[in-house]
Amino acid sequence: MFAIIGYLRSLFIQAAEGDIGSVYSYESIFPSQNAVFSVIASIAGGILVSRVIYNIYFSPLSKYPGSIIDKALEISLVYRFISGPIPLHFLKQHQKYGQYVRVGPNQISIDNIEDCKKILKSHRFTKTMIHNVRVFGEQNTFTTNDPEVNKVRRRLMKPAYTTTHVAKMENAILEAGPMSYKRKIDEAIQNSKDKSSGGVATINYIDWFHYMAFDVIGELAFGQSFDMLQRGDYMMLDGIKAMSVIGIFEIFMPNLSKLKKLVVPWLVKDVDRLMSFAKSVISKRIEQTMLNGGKAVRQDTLQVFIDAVDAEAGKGMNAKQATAELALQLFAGTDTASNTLSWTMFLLMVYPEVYDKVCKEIRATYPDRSKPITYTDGLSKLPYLEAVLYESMRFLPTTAASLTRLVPSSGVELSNGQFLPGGTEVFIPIYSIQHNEKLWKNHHVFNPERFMVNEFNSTEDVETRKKNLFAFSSGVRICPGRNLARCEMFMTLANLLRDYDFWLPEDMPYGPDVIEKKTGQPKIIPAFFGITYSPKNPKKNGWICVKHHNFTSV
Ligand code: HEM
Repeated sequence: MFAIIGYLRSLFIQAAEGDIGSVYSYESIFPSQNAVFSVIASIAGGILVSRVIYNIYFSPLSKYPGSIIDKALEISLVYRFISGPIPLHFLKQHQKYGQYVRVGPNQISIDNIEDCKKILKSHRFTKTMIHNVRVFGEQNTFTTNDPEVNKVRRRLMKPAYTTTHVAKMENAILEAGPMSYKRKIDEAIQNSKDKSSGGVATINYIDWFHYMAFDVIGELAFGQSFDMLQRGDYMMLDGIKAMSVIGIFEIFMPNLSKLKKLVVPWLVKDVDRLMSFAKSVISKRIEQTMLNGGKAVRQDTLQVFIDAVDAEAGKGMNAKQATAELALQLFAGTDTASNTLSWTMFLLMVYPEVYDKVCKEIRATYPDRSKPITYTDGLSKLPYLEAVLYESMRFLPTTAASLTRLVPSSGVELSNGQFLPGGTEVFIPIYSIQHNEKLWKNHHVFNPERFMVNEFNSTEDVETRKKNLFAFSSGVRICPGRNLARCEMFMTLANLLRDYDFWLPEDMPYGPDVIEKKTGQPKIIPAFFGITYSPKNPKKNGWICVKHHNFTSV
């Protein structure tokens, strides 16, 4: 119909332009180039308009509320992703439209704990968005949407993530993490021109947490610290940045990704360099193990991967797959932990009452600063520190993005009785869930007391709240590295907060008294949302003053 209208329109334009006498001429029977273009444009326009009308009024999802533009066009969702932090957009949408919001023609965002748990609990709801991303040359545990591949890989790597294994690695984490961070602070204080109060240094804590997280993963998964914290930088960052860009490219333009060598050759080169480094690390360790009579030279994550490669044919990973999994460790285990540490430190700076309370708890429990605080010993003795970490991961989850899943062909019934047909893409909006006022009273306030058992909260309340956090996801694809991340973050904060005093520099546009009008709460560094949700512009916003804590004053 639209094509016919387009053709008639082209004839009309010719006539209106004075060509009326030639209606039966050659040009009118074989339309000009202009007219052919007009016909094509009309067909395309027709298809688009009918699709928009279908999406808004006739789709099985049309009963779900949402903005008209999001319901109508897929491109709107892409625009939301690139135009600003999408977690905040989803929060606003849920506050306006309720628990179930149509955020795209085929996408429903669900801010309902029970439904989200039900969806994440089953492999029947496969991953979307990042499926087929082969940025590491192979699919890996994180990107695969094949439940069988995921189950096998998780089983093979499980020994690297258990509490027992993490406890064994505690000293290595401590040394590559907080102890190294402390050495770096001490050096900065020693070199500082400000000699007041025994020396004051101004450091970029965000960059340093970032480097430290790489060193920890280097120590565990690559058998050596990358020494990024001490060096201040490392070429490996280029590889990781290149992986992020290519990853996004592969998500949104999977068909064009084959052309990446032509379009972004320098990024492909950076990724290749990182992959050959990972490959060489694996072959070196295999060689060392063989020289050691087949016995493990070191019980770390890398060794678990090597053993998985050695597993019986058909059950283990081949070297290419193990390399991809190793590279994934860098990707999944660095930015996530370092951003969480950065947000936590920042929050402590703008909520001084929380900072004082947590420092008091740590210093009173561990007054001997010559002994490092470990996770195995500290976890049960420092409940407020644990609560601070939980609340920070609720308030500013670095994985604020929505997890996405595909509804299986049988569809799913939601807890409100409504039905989602098979093929619908479901969004689990972590940030919105963790800022849902019905679940988290005064959600806009950073308040670790939510996770403390006291006269207001029973043990059961606190346990339920912990289970209602989605920062590490939930269900069958819950983050397997969570024990490791918790151990690293806990030990870092415990040791730094005990041994030093921190405060924001005076010229920083943030502080306990810099209040956001809308919330009445301290202003937060704007977030940058790439793969993770991180404090924007660390080169400008990442500064903090530090000095040795004077223990005689406590
Ligand atoms: C604070 C730190 C961390 C946070 C907040 C975090 C969060 C998450 C989340 C939300 C997922 C699910 C993603 C999805 O379903 O799309 C995930 C998956 C994953 N994480 Fe973490 N993570 C952290 C640290 C780590 C560490 C240290 C490692 C390992 C060294 C790790 C390894 C993984 C892997 C392999 C997956 C894929 C699991 C699967 O799909 O089956 N993570 N993480």
